[in-house]
Order: sequence, then structure tokens, then C-alpha cells
Amino acid sequence: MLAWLAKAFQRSTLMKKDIMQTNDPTLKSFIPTPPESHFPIQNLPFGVFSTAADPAPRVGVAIGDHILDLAAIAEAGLLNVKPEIFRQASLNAFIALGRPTWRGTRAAISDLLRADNLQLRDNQALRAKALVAQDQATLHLPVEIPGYTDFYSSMEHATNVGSMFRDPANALLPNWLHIPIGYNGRASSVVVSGTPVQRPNGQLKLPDAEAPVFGACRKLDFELETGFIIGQPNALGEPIDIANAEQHIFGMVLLNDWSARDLQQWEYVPLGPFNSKSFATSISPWVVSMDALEPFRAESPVQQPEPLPYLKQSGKNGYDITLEVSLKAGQSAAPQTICRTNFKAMYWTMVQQLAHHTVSGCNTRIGDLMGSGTISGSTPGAYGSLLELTWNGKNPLVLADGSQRTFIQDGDEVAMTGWCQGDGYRVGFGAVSGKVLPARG
Ligand SMILES: O=C(O)/C=C/C(=O)CC(=O)CC(=O)O
Ligand SMILES: [Ca+2]
Ligand SMILES: [Mg+2]
Repeated sequence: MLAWLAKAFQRSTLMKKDIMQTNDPTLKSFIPTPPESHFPIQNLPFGVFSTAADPAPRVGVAIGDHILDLAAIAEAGLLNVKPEIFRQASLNAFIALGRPTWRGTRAAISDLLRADNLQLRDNQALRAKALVAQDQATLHLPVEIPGYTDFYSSMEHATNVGSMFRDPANALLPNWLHIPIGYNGRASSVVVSGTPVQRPNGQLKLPDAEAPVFGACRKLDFELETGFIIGQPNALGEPIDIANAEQHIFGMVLLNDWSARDLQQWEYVPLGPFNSKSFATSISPWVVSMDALEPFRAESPVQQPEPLPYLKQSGKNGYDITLEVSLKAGQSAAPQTICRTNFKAMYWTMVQQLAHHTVSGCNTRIGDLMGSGTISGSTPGAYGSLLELTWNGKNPLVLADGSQRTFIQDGDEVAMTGWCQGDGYRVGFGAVSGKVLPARG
């Protein structure tokens, strides 16, 4: 027993040391990363990529404007994980190896990429094999996603939508302050950044009409969100305790929960969104580990009334992530920023969402995706959807080229980006983007 305890203690202190070393702001890689790069040595997010020369998808880590091919590095005997774990079209096999392996692998990669480590730096043959320029690679959906749930955790967003769709005098529904509200989304239509999004068809009820009509969505919108990926599943009937919830999270991505507002407003009562959010959800290709995000923990808003005991959290469970949305109007050359906000203002935290999701006994699986809910700040420029930015079309956005937008038009491209600002470096998420194609005729 004592020996076991001593070993567990040694393992946990080793792990803490690993994170502290990998997150050291003074660390430098031999791959140059300017201060605004999203992928310095302090980040090392995991993804899946392929190249024209080797079209088989495999696991890689982003470093500067390159990708480190983990299959090639493991084949060279430089990682404690079998190469076949990385010769996969998703991260799931790697994630299944557990948190000590995620951590140990990130630490080994960090070591290998250090400016003062000659092992890879001065091995031209291995560099040629294992380092791929990002612009020469195709990035794939990083995770096989068995289930997708979307939460509703921004008080500002819930208040804004409540005002527009329901009653401005009672915008926030009474359950909202007690429950991290969510709905079960569609995992089948989660796509990776860059995948075009077809405008959905569906039922619409026009303002003064008696009956609905069938047609193309006229109020197509984005929702700025982050998502987290389940790394350690829980069994059916065994809820995840909030104190351990973080251990179950592999990492985070950016997420665009494309939304058809006209379909939504007609269909959502009383069971919630269905076709209005089932046609596409885009995520960024790089999964940023919770270890890389550790230095950017932030206080989340004070919760009043106090949540029930199973939702009581301790410590800082928010994260300081700057987020931006840009819109590139079909005809214009340049994208224009239309929203700037921060993830730390979210009322319900990821650990609360996970504790709530499983409190019924609901199980989760490796790769399950949990959307944060739309991330809206308190000022109009910080609203995370066009529904809010244009107040349901009443106040169109005027773009730099003079054109106006209430909702997304065919040919428009929406891109989201996000990063944590360190001292002289950024731990970033890259981007999630998607161009809208006309509805099926
Ligand atoms: O308030 C409503 O009726 C609906 C809000 C949403 O659009 C649902 C949703 O996707 C949750 C979110 O992103 O916060
Ligand atoms: Ca959403
Ligand atoms: Mg969606």
C-alpha cells in the first residue's frame, strides 16, 4: 500500500514537472515561431493530416508553420508510443492510451523540438521525413466523434435570444441559473474547418403567414463556440464527479454551430433545435490540450443562486481565450472582423457541463464533442452570432465595401479564431472556417 502511494505520488509530481517544463514561457524551438504564431513550443496541439506524397491520414502536432509527423517520429524510436497508434485517421486510439500518455508524449515532443536538442534539429534525413509545411498538408477531422452535445452557457447569449424569441421582460428562463442547459446535437454532421456548408432547406413560417412553407433557409447564422473532447469516458450509470471532471477532458477546439434561425424559431418549441442545427457544425483541426491551456485559467463569473452541490466547483475553471469572428463577403477580397469576445465570461464551466451531462448516469465515449454554447460578451461588438449582432436582422451590419448583412449570404465565408496571450507568445487554436454554398434546388 505504502509503495503504491509513493509511486502514485512520484507519478503525480513527475506529471506536474512535465507540465511546468512544457509550459515554460522561455522555451524556444529550432522551428521559428513569431510571437503571434498560434503554435509555439508551449502549445503542441494534436491533429490529423495527410500530404500528396503520403495520402494516408496520420497524427501530427502543429509547431510554427509546420506539422511534426508523430508516426514518423515514433518509427524513428523517439516516442514511447507505437507508430501504428499514430498511423490512424483519428486521434481516438492515441486518446484511449490515457492522460499520462497524452502528457508524456507532449513532454517528449517538447523536448525533441527544443532549440538546444540536436536529435531532430541536426538530423536532415529525419527532418525531411517528419516535418511537413502546413500549407502542403490537408487537415482532417481530428477525432471520430460518437456524440455531440451543445450547451447554452453564456448568460448574455441566453438573455439576447430570450429577448428576441420570447419575452424581453423575462428573457432568461427560470431554469437557466440552475442548470447548464444543453441539447443532444448531431455528431454525423460535424465537419473540419474548410468544409463548405450547404444552406439547409426546411420548414419556415413567414412572419404573417398562417401556415409554414418549405424552402431554403433565409436566416442562416453562425455561432461562435468552443468545444471540448472527451478523453476518458465514464460508464453507463456512473456519473462524473465535478472534482474529477477535468481529468476526463482531452482538449479543446473552436466550433461553429451553424444555425438556421428561421427553421429554429418555428421548430424549437418545446423540444429544442432539430433541423436548424443538424446540417453542419464545423470544428478547428487542432485540439489544444488542457495542459497547454493550464497557464490561462481564469475566474469564471460568480454564480448566484449557488448551484446544487453536484455542480459546486472549486478553483478557477474558466479560461482566458480571446476570440474573433470574421466574415468574408462573397464578392469582397478581405475578411472583416465582426465580433471580438473572450471565453472567460461564460457562466457555466466545462466541468459543470460534464458533471451535469452525466449526473443522470448518461455515459460518454472517447471523442465525444461538447459545445460550449454561443460565446457572447456584454457589448454588441462581442455578440457571437449574427442573430444578436444584427438583432434578428433589424440592424444590418455595414461591411467595408458598403454592402450590408443581416444573415449569411451564399458565397460568404465565416472564420473564427482564438488564442491565449502569454508573455511574448500565444497558445492558439488556429481557425475554423467555412464557405456557404447555395441550398439544394
Ligand atoms: O434561446 C434559444 O431559444 C436558443 C438558443 C440557441 O440558439 C441554442 C444553442 O445552440 C445554444 C447556444 O449555442 O448557446
Ligand atoms: Ca449552439
Ligand atoms: Mg450545429
